[in-house]
Amino acid sequence: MTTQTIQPSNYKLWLAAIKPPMYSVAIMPIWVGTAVALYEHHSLNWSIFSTFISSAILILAWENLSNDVFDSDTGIDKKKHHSLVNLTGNKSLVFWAGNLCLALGILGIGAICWWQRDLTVLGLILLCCFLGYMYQGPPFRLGYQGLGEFLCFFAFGPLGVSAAYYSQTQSWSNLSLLASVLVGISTTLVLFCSHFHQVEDDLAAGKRSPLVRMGTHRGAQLLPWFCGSIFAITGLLVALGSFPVWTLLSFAGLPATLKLCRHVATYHDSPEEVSNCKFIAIAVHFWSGLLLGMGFIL
Ligand SMILES: C/C(=C\COP(=O)(O)OP(=O)(O)O)CCC[C@H](C)CCC[C@H](C)CCCC(C)C
Ligand SMILES: O=C(O)C1=CC(=O)c2ccccc2C1=O
Repeated sequence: MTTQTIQPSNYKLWLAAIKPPMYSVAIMPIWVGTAVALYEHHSLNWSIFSTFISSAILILAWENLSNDVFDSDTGIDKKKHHSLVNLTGNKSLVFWAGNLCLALGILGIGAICWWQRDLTVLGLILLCCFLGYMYQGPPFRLGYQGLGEFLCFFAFGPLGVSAAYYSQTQSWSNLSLLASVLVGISTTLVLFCSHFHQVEDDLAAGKRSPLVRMGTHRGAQLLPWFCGSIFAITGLLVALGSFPVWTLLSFAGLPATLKLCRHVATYHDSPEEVSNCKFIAIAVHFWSGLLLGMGFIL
């Protein structure tokens, strides 16, 4: 009798490689930064907003394509069937497709700077890209040292949100900085959760992600505090009168948060079962971010 291993279909592998839901993490800093700008300045430049969103998506595509390229160099993705390098068997194609996305993304940011006659937004976004490169590219590979979560917080939080705010107003705002902390935390939550099912492979490849360092049990115990901080900070800023009361709408992310914490508490050490926790974390990020932004507009 022959044993058959069930392989996911090619379509499913491609979908897992492209990870469409992940792109909401690129949209959210732009959405929240723009929403705060609209709240404070009562005007919105749609061309800048839509160009910024498209550029952010292209830049995140570069980050993910080059992640598969750099990870194929270290061997960490050997067993990852949905790596684009493994799927296409053509590392150089993936590398250049990534660079094309980056070039187009930066071109969009360049257009915003041209309209504004001001290079500030380009400077901030190039800094985000550099953090993204340091996460995975040689000689830095800081993600392998467990520093990815810090880079992620600053790129998607203070830097990304401030760039979006500045693109609308050509000024800075303490309120947007406060809101950026929430976007930074919820995006970092996604990255943290994406490593639960990878601990064994990461350890074998010498990647010391925070979960490799602390273990999945402690990681699962930390999660409610991590998630709770998003809602505690929002509630505190509303109570202090810094945020409008409508931003409490972001508490609609609580059901997804409870689901995430319960799921991880139960399955933290079963890679197969816990592997989808990254997508539950994306739901937490999506609802809390979308409704936080709405709270500034309503
Ligand atoms: C590529 C990232 C995570 C994947 O990590 P890992 O290698 O563990 O995953 P796989 O298992 O799928 O191989 C995310 C890294 C995020 C990075 C620290 C910061 C990126 C910054 C962006 C390039 C900037 C985006 C700008 C913003 C305004 C949209
Ligand atoms: O593939 C992943 O796991 C991630 C990709 C990605 O672009 C990203 C961006 C921001 C936070 C987390 C993540 C991922 O986890």
